[in-house]
Amino acid sequence: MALASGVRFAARALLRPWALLRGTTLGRTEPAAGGGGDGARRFGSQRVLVEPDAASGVAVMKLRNPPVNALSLELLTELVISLEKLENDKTFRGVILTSDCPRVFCAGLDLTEICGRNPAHCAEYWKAMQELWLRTYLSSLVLVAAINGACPAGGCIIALSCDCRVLADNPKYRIGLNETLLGIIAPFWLKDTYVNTIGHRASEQALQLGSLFPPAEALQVGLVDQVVPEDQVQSTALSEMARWLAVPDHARQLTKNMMRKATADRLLRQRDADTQNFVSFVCRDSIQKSLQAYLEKLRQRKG
Ligand SMILES: CC/C=C\CC(=O)SCCNC(=O)CCNC(=O)[C@H](O)C(C)(C)COP(=O)(O)OP(=O)(O)OC[C@H]1O[C@@H](n2cnc3c(N)ncnc32)[C@H](O)[C@@H]1OP(=O)(O)O
Repeated sequence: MALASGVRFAARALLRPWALLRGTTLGRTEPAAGGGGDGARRFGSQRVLVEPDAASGVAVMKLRNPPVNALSLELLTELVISLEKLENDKTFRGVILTSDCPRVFCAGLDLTEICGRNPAHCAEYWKAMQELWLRTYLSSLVLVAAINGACPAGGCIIALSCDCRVLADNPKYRIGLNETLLGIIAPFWLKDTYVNTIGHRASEQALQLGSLFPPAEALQVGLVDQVVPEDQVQSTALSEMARWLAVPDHARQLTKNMMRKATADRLLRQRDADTQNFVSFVCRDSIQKSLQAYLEKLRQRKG
């Protein structure tokens, strides 16, 4: 698909991932615990563990950037590269995205990437965030989010860009876009993704209030598709995957593209402007102060 290859090219050019990943272990392949043949070998990088199952065509991709899977520039880059690797391998038709960190799926943007940083760094970081969203939102693979922990803001972006979301039934595992509570604003493409998922009125309310939904409410509003006991998240994600993979790939992929292309194109058309907006907004003194205060509050909450 021309769009997909354009995005791929942009990822390489913008992120220079190989340079960024120098010194990491991306591409390392090792046998999975108890594993045997190729179908059981896992690969990945320092922050993304990939457990491929060639027989089923499904890979489990685990975020492992402790303690909370904050989306550092490195994690964003490694996620994009791992996904690209699976997309380029015709063996794979689906990916289950989950967390390797206890109690947290993903804490969202790594606030240290945008606090006290210069505009050039913030721009590079935001482009990486855009890239991850474009790559996941338009992926030709079936993506199922197995949400086994808290899922605020950027974590919710990842979940929203999947085709299906399964959330563990734990009242501490809240999900939603809480940007306003940090004094920042969700970009239009994230707003669009929210609207596409839960509708306009629910998004209007949830975005302004910065709502983080506990599981039952997340299910009710349509933010997740299933809420199940914690120990059943993985098996339910696999059952969901089987349901999606029962559909012929070409028909499902063309339909996905038809449903999502306009939303993605809107960002592709104004990517630079979106980056400039983000950078000029977060670099304002007042926004830096409120981000610093939020980070400080998180740090003090401990213990
Ligand atoms: C612009 C639009 C796009 C996206 C916007 C965003 O994504 S902004 C980020 C929004 N994220 C949040 O508001 C989540 C903040 N974190 C939390 O609420 C909790 O950390 C969480 C995820 C519920 C986990 O709680 P837990 O009690 O398990 O961990 P704790 O709070 O003690 O955190 C451990 C250390 O991680 C640091 N940390 C947490 N979140 C972030 C983050 N987003 N960025 C950077 N660092 C983060 C936290 O400060 C602790 O650090 P430490 O030095 O160990 O004290």
